[in-house]
Amino acid sequence: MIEVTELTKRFRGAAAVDGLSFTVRPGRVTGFLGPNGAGKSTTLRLLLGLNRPTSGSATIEGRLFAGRPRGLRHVGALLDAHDVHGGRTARAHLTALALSNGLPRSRVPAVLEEVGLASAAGRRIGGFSLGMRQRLGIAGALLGDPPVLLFDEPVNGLDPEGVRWARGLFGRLAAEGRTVLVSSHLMSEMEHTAEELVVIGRGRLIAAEALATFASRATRQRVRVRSPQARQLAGLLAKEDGAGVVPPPASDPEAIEVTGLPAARIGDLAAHHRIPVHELSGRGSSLEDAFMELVADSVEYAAKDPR
Ligand SMILES: Nc1ncnc2c1ncn2[C@@H]1O[C@H](COP(=O)(O)OP(=O)(O)OP(=O)(O)O)[C@@H](O)[C@H]1O
Repeated sequence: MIEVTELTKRFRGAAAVDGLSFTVRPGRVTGFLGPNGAGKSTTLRLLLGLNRPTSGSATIEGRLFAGRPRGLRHVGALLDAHDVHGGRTARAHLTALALSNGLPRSRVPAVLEEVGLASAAGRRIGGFSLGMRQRLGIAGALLGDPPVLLFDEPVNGLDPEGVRWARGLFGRLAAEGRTVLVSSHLMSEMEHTAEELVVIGRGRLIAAEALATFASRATRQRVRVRSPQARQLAGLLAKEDGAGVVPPPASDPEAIEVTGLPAARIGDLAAHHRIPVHELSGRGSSLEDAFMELVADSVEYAAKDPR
């Protein structure tokens, strides 16, 4: 279990993490989401004791992680896939990590196999693609068979097959009862990976809930209706409980957009009043749209609308 409590980190006065509190439980993959610069990497570094908090605390299994001997047995982390010695082979890199953490050498071929790098074990890391480096970073995180795993943007650079593999791996690690926290700035990466979400923006907590709860709260079903009697139908629909109706615009006098009513109810009402309907189509707003809406105020470098 990971517990972050009133965590704040300032760099030269500017808060990268600002009074952040959340809990990550074992057994489910938790997505750690936020736009660029939201403070995800800083939070992970604070959890690992690589930075000291200005105030508040970040604990893993109830303890501060910093200074734990044989750390890889407790927590596995992939922070930056480039943070490796390019002149070493994958095998030498992992062997050095294993030995410095008191782990048996036999873990090295096991994790190389697990991440699909067995055939590249003897190659120098300097020649690895970003995707291969990510796999190597994941191998390093798995080396100590730890109960807690932290991955910072792990699918960056992986091809579609690699992304699918990584999703399967994270799910399996969580199903084994581990605590798995995976950061990303894209909801589309998380919606097939995570069951729980922690969303931050400008260092502050925006949401912490199950992905399913977020999805049902944040995505609204809209129904598009076309009818030669659109104005009349819009008037009828607007009287329905909970309905939101956008009447036909001048540019398209037959089109109505409805929220809060299922397509079947709209069709039944139109039939009852003998109003012909030429189109009735439901469309959900995507989770990515909902996420963008949620973090809109905390996006640091958003492109401005042209004026
Ligand atoms: N060592 C540092 N010194 C000064 N400022 C820093 C340092 N590390 C991070 N920051 C600042 O803290 C803020 C949060 O950065 P952080 O890398 O944690 O965000 P992030 O959510 O991981 O973003 P990204 O998705 O772009 O990696 C940014 O404004 C960043 O410039």
